[in-house]
Amino acid sequence: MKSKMQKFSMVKKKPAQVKRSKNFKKIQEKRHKKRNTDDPEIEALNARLWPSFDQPKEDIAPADIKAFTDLPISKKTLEGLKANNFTKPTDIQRESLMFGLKGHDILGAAKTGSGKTLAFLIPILETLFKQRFTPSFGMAALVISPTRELAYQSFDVLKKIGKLHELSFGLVTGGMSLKEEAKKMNSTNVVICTPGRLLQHFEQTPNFTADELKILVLDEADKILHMGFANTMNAIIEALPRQRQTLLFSATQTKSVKDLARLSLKKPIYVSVHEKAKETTPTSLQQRYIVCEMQDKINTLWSFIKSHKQKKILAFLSCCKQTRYLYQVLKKMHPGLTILCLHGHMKQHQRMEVYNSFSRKQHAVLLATDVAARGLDFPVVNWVIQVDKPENVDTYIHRVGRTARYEKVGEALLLLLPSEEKKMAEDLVKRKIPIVKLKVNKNRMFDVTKKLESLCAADKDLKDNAQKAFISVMKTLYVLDKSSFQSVDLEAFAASLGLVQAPKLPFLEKKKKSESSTGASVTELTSTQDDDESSEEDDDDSEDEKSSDNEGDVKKWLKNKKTLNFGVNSDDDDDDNDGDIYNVVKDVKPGENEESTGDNEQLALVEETRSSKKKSRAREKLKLLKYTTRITFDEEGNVEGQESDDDAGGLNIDQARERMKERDKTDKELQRQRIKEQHREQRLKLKEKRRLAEMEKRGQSATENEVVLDTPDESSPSDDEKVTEQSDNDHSESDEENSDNAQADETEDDEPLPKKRKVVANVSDEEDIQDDSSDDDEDQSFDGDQASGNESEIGAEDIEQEEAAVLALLGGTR
Ligand SMILES: Nc1ncnc2c1ncn2[C@@H]1O[C@H](COP(=O)(O)OP(=O)(O)OP(=O)(O)O)[C@@H](O)[C@H]1O
Repeated sequence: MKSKMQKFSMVKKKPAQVKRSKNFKKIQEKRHKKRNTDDPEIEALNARLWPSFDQPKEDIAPADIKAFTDLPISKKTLEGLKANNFTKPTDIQRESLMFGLKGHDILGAAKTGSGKTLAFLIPILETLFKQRFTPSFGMAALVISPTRELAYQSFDVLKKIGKLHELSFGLVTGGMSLKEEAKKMNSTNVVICTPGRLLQHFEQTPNFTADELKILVLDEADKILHMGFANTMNAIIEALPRQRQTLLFSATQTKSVKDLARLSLKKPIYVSVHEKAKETTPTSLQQRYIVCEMQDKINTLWSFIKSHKQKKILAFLSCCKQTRYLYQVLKKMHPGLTILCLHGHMKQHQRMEVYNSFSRKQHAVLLATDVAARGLDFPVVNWVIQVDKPENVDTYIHRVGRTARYEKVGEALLLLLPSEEKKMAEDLVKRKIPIVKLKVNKNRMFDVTKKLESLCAADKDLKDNAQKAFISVMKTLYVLDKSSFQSVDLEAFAASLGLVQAPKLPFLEKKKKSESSTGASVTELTSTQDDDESSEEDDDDSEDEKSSDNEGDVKKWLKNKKTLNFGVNSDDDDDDNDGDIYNVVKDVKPGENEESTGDNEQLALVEETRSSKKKSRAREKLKLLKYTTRITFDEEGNVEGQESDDDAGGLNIDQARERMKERDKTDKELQRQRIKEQHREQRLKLKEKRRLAEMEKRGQSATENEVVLDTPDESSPSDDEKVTEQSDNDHSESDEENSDNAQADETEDDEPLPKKRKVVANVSDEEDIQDDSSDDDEDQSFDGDQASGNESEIGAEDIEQEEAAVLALLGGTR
């Protein structure tokens, strides 16, 4: 079954209709007159870019561009760059800037964290400066980003480096009311936006046109041109003038002719600085994977976090509900560092707060969906851990790219189910991604299952969220990889989430039902997006990925698949080397032979010193006393000691389990009653049908009796409802799942729903922002505990200031 979102995106969007006022032409003419004055600096810059026929001059070679000052860039931009410590260009900047400044269309590809943002922002500033744009001219450059956070980030950089120009910049992501934004749209020179919101302005903001547009930039171009954004982008492109410069940048650039045709690129120049590099990912990034059953993932994540308390960690999960649930429980278990979460069901202001908070923190864990996978430049992330496999290698590259950015080192850990290992490892090798397999030392793993069980037993909402997480994770897996789905031990996975038994999977029930009613398998679940941002439905491995297929490497890699005991540098300065939980098993660097670097050396990924354990035991006892009476956790306390294998957080687990079973029993009883009721209604309907048929046979009018009985559509539960009621959850479950679908669909990081927005926009300014979630408990995703976490580096004042700054930024123009 397709999500609402996808159904919507199937409908071809009309080109945006631009609203113009009567005196629009006059305004345009006035603007043009203003620009016809000479400026010696501009003339000199142009002369360096386009030497005259009588004084021919070679372009400056990229290798000779040692500093930004070697390029024909205006004083204002150079000063803006210098003020932000940008003096020497990076490779992609060196290779692409001359083309960008000359007005060429560019397809730019370079590794994550290599400085692509400046490679498109500098040409924007320069073009607008040289053409003497001022705010009254309106939009002259457009940067389209796939997520709000990324748009915000680029906007921030633009403001900093473009500070001295007399240009206006605007962030248009749905973060404020449409009306407020609309007031500023016509006096904004550079618009940085998400696709949905931009389309909405084209359709609804009077006089907002792209007639003056000189540059279009698609940041993360491959993402924007594909899947959920496709129709919105087509509508936007229709509204743009064909005479423009187009810049496309991504670490996984598209070369698809179809994409390029849509954009009407003119002789685009392909600038790929790392195409010939040995590795696709940054060389300063160490990548590892472990094979892990579904039911062991939470324990692994917890063990990892507990042994990396002095690190900044970004953990990727497959769906919002799982992210939310893990955030809620991990926070309650006090790992000893701040836990944050970021996903598409959060309200806009929460997302920005989390973004800023994680940017500022030195040590924290951010649990996130793929909304954080692309482009975000959080300072000094030490680890990226992918708890769930990414849907393809491109997503893998972007996720791990959140660490090891611009001259920094970083580490990445990928958790794979046994059924996922072979294909994923092969795919990574094909794409020149070096990764090392690690073996889990199970003796050193912490088991938090009982703790989770006790938390769920004590809090019905938490239990409900655990059930939703279970269903959501399984649905995602089902859509992405059916064989892995089948290999999951459902009961064990449910238990690992703290559930006494595995909830039913409504999507499977629906599928079975439709199969049995039609006699064939007609209902294919095509969406993983029950609750997430991404709406990608096809395997988006790009063409360059296919062409880089290297069977030789794969075979060599497979041959190397044997256990080794060689070392990799110990990752953590804060980790001791006794009692590791992971050992290196193999090195799968493509094309390289394994190389032993010493016996018995082990990788200290996760560890805990014995002394610290001893110290914490006394504290633990004290806490256990507390927990036996009430399930609350000491906000300030360091609870290092709690994670001993048999620790249940001080609760009487047997009692808790009994309570949970009792509750389940009541739930079931309710369900049974509902099902009974349904059956009764169905019998009645059947009877009525037969009666009507009988009457028709006898020549009586069927309509005579219609008023007596409700029509089936109105009175009986829909298929959806029936399935829900047979599930282990209460009746609201399915409704919520469905409404969650709708919420996911509404996020602007995804295919937007302008129709719906139109309505929302008219309602109220505030509602306009909060299009993401109706889950009130989502508000918890940024609560006091987060903002002033155990090691909070920012005070409340800082947060307030930051918030004010964010709001000011969202305000747009300056
Ligand atoms: N010339 C430069 N000198 C110093 N630092 C730079 C320079 N260019 C970019 N950086 C820094 O490098 C980091 C990465 O830059 P940026 O975010 O533009 O990378 P990216 O290539 O767009 O990454 P991704 O593919 O993940 O989006 C940023 O922190 C940025 O400030």
